[in-house]
Amino acid sequence: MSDSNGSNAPPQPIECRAWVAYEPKKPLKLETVIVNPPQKGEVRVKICYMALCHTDAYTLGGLDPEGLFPSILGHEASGIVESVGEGVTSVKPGDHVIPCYQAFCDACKFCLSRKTNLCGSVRQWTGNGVMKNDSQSRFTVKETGKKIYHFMGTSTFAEYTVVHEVSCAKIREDADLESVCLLGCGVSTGLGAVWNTAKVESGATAAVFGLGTVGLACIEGLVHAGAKRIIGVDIDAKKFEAGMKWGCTECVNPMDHEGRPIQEVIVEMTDGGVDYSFECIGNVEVMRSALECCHKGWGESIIIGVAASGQMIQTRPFQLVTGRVWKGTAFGGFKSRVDVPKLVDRYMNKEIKLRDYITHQMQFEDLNKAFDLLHEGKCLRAVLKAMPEK
Ligand SMILES: NC(=O)c1ccc[n+]([C@@H]2O[C@H](COP(=O)([O-])OP(=O)(O)OC[C@H]3O[C@@H](n4cnc5c(N)ncnc54)[C@H](O)[C@@H]3O)[C@@H](O)[C@H]2O)c1
Ligand SMILES: N[C@@H](CCC(=O)N[C@@H](CSCO)C(=O)NCC(=O)O)C(=O)O
Ligand SMILES: [Zn+2]
Ligand SMILES: [Zn+2]
Repeated sequence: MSDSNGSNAPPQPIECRAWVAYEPKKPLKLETVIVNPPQKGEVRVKICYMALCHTDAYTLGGLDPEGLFPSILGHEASGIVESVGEGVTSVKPGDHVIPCYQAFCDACKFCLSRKTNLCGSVRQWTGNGVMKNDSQSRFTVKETGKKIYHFMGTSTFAEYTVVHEVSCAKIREDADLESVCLLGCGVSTGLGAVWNTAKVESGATAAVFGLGTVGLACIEGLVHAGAKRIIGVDIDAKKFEAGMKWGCTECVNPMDHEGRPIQEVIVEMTDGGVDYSFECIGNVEVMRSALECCHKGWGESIIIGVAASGQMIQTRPFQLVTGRVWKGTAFGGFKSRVDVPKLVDRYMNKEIKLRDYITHQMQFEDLNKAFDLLHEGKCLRAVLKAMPEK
């Protein structure tokens, strides 16, 4: 056990600020919390930058069957290791890291399979808002002594958080932490949906439903893959400018077609349908459209959006019988601790963009304003500065 001062004395509880979600649909409350030291297999991270993903808003909106309250939300961030618990070997105090909600242990049957990036090592505990070692939270509100649940194994809306070592990707220190925080979720997910899940080939046609950060990252991935036609779909025409800038060949608004299902419109535009489609919204009706706009015989539709509790997808089985494929992706199929550092390298080599997704730079205190911007459809990614790097 050691901390960022190089001391071998055991890490002590830290008092810091964190945003607590006490109830669904209510603004977060800024609290002073006690963050307990990392235990065996855990890492305490100083959060330097944090961004909001639509999934944070979804859980705060009470739509997540796994949503627990009170909790500290947030899963897209970057930071510096403050201290580590017993047995931690892959990171040390001072290392730059990206917390990863999708863990990678390199030992469970999922991690050993080339077919998936899901990891089974800590998922049961992260889903219950606690740490694996003692099934407890490391967060307590100073004033009330109330225990606060973790969220997605990351809880990055805090100045300090505790994550499992398997959820902590070490990255190079010359990468700017403000940009690379986006690799903790949205941008990686869109790129990986195209590269890993769909494995889009050069010359393919595609439709991307939802032109937020995840949809735009799909478009970026499609451009890299050499897709020849990329149709952006959004009900907010203001999103088309970004869609075209990122590489769409055209954009369509489902509201502009006199009630005709958008899948019919796309099938007509593309002589039978697209080779690949991506649903980046979380709307089960749109998931159906995204499947049904795919070409008979080979079209594949990838579900990325997270739908509300109780929602179900439907289509005629005939759509699948006739060769369309429905898939989903979590974190774009990337094996987090292995692949996130490589994505950082690709950003540093200017192969992928990150800064263009940052529409708002804000302060830690502005989190509720950032949620408002997200709900109003006014931002791609708002990135908030949490703690200074030095
Ligand atoms: N599977 C994963 O690993 C993963 C990772 C990150 C995000 N997500 C999910 O992906 C989705 C997108 O995330 P985001 O951060 O880009 O969200 P976002 O809110 O920024 O973007 C959503 C876009 O969809 C558009 N839209 C809404 N309803 C529509 C409709 N009926 N038809 C067409 N367009 C519509 C909105 O105008 C907006 O541009 C969310 O559901 C999020 O929870 C999943
Ligand atoms: N908890 C929800 C599902 C939420 C969900 O699907 N999360 C995505 C990541 S969204 C990131 O913005 C995911 O990767 N899920 C896989 C996993 O959580 O292991 C529910 O219970 O329906
Ligand atoms: Zn996310
Ligand atoms: Zn694993």
